[in-house]
Amino acid sequence: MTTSTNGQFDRKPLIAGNWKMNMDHVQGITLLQKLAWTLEDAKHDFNRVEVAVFPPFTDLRGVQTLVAGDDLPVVYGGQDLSPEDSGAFTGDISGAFLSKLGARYVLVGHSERRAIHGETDELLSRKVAAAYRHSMVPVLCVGEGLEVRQAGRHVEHTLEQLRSSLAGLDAAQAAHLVVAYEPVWAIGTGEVAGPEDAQEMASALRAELVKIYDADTAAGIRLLYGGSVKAANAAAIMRGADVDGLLVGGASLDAAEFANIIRFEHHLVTD
Ligand SMILES: O=C(CO)COP(=O)(O)O
Repeated sequence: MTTSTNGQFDRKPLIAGNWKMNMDHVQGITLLQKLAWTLEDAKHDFNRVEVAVFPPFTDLRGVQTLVAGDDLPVVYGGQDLSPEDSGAFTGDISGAFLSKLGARYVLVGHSERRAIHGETDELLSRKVAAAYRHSMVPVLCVGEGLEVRQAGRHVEHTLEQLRSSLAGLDAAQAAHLVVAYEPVWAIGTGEVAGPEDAQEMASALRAELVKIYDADTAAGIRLLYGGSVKAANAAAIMRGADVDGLLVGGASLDAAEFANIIRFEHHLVTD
């Protein structure tokens, strides 16, 4: 992520916490309150670095109430959504419901959805469309597993996921898109793809977005990295010219650690 001489980023960085299936609605409120206090104490500039959380569905109403009641400058989203709007889809959550709860973002195609629930790129392209239909910004997750990485096919594999999941999306919609690169072998394992791996993929994704759309559209799309991000490695990863943010799992469950990741600009690189 390059900054120009006036200290501005090319794109506004987005630091997002994916709580996964952690934090019930009571714990979730406590965590978010602690995070807000910590950032407030540190005088975090939310206009400079955007902060988002992705709590479980059952937490969202409480999160909405807290954010609105305390006027917190934090945004939030769902961890998944149905490709359908309503009907006989037991257990699924409509984008309309998320949107009504004030969700700005929604994760689409997280590797755990792809691996555990067998979600395909074809399904994900319908979920991306559903997100836009309900005025939310999809955070489309892409990334390769260990075997693909070892075979040296990670770029090709990830770009194919990108192309397939964006099928049918026009440039006007894509202009607001967020794409998160999460190499599956680096998720929850402590294995971090190096800052140069994050930048390599971000740059390949941006070049592909230029091909699919155009240079202006691609220049506005934010590209995040996710996988074992901690306060100690956040600043180094964010140095990549095409890396515009971080999607954080485990470390987002600790308010102090997550606040330090959000404040990556103020922390010395230790790795
Ligand atoms: O999957 C992730 C975020 O969506 C990454 O999880 P970890 O940060 O726990 O590795």
